Amino acid sequence: MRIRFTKMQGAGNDFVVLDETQGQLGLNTAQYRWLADRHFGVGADQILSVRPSPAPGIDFEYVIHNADGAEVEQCGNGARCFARFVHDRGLSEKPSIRVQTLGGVIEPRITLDGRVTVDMGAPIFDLVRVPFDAEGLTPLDQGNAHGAWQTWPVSVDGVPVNLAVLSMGNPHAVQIVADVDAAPVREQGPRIEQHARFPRRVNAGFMQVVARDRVKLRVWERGAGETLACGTGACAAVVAGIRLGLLEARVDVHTRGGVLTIEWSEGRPVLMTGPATTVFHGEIDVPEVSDASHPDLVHSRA
Ligand SMILES: N[C@H](CCC[C@H](N)C(=O)O)C(=O)O
Repeated sequence: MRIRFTKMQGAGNDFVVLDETQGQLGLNTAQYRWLADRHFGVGADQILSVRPSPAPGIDFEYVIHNADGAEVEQCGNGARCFARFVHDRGLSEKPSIRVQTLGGVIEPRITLDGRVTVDMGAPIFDLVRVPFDAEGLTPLDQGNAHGAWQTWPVSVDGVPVNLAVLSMGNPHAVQIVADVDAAPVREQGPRIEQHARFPRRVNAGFMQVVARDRVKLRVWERGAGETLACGTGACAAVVAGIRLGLLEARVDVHTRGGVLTIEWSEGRPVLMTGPATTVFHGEIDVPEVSDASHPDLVHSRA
């Protein structure tokens, strides 16, 4: 099947964007995985589909598949690229659009300086909705001026790792590290991602607090591995840092792919601002692969 796509990136988190406003392509999990593969296909961290929405007050549906082919609830860097894609293709004249994902409704808008600000909705702290299984764990109370909050000493390969657990529509587990560059992201990240206490797996964040308005962050993403930036991961990390009394309400998050600005205070939605860039447009023949025909389509990450 020959398809047109647009390659985009937001702070180095990269995407294949598909315009499905005139009809769905009907791709299967293996074909999403093939498209995302950096050797067999185009190569991307996620595949984003732009679809019309029948719901009143909602402009588009935004469907997200990780590089491993699984559909997920939310993608922050992708939301900025979604807005840029919709604007540049003239799919909407509105300055800000309301977009439905599996994880909720978000509202991106293009700012005067060409970046994109997204209302990412409110963080979710209910552990059942993350989901996170805290059975048998004794939380660490982190009471401070912002009120009480708890982190969780989750055993990773027999070592307790102190995780802040929350959802931005998708699940996140954030830990504070002294030095992100020395953090065991590639060793410990997959262990946390696939930990039994996260029934739907989880994105594992490693945050170094540089100042009350500045952090460095690396994220081992669920279904994609370490990415150069993770938008929802930046949101989750800043919310956790504010709740732990370490950060103020507006924080610059320095990722390996660029800087995201996150704003949040209790009871409010999280606002994320950052870049969104079109890299190139292309066409590609997607093979008739399926999980049955190509179980070994290895998701090869560089
Ligand atoms: N890996 C994430 C989806 C993409 C999130 C990330 N690319 C972002 O910018 O938020 C998950 O499985 O929940």
